[in-house]
Amino acid sequence: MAALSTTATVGLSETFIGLKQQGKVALIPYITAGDPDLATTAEALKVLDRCGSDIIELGVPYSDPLADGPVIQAAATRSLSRGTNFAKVISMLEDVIPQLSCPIALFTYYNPILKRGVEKFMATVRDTGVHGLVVPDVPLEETEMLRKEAARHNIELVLLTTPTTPTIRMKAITEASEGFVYLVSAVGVTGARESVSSKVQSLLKDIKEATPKPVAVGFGISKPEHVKQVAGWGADGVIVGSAMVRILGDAKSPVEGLKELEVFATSLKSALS
Ligand SMILES: O=P(O)(O)OC[C@@H](O)[C@@H](O)c1c[nH]c2ccccc12
Repeated sequence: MAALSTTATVGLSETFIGLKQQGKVALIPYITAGDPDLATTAEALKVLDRCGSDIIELGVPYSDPLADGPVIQAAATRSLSRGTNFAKVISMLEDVIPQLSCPIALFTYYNPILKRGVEKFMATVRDTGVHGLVVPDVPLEETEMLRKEAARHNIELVLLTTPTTPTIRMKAITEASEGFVYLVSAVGVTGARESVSSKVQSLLKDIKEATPKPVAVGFGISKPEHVKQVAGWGADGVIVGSAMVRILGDAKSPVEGLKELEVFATSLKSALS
């Protein structure tokens, strides 16, 4: 059957260019694939797209998610125990991506990429229509081959910088990052926090001085007030993960979860307009 619409198709950097022209900040939700199941993930992607998400970061569940806090870890565990694997995530995406208007950035730890072989992984991901890739556990020095293969397959490889990254290294990261630069707002693991560290404001300033590339901030952002604050500090995008994942994980039923997700994403979107 032909897809309903096939509007998607600008990549991450182009999305930011469009937003900048309108003076807007990107809303980037993160969810874990397969929690509570892949059919719900497919619906969640459509809901998030419809609510005005500008990019969606979709996490491939992994058994040893060392950068993740309890909420995303638990989501990955549930997803894996239901039999989610990379092939199933890809086949779900093949079906859903043509129905989305915003690009997908796939989030995965490095091991599943290595296991498949970098080149084969990139080809598969690209054929699915994914535009970007976030791999949190590869140090800059070891990204060269990943970057090369990503570029060859037209995938934008997003790199991360943290509050403890030395300036010289931050500069190298911004230079090598494609799509946008991911500023991790706090040291530690993912998870909703009460407030966003005010350090983010000066970190953003430093990164902006080093690069004209867009910068999106993630880690701990979980409320409309946070989103507004970080946008006010000059971020080009805000990433909200655990708060989204928690809604889907805690819901009484998938349908309830999707409804709550819609309300939450809409509240974040209106905080940005
Ligand atoms: O969950 P939070 O605190 O909202 O953070 C973003 C986030 O979930 C997503 O980008 C992410 C999920 N797992 C990660 C591991 C490392 C870096 C980033 C991530």
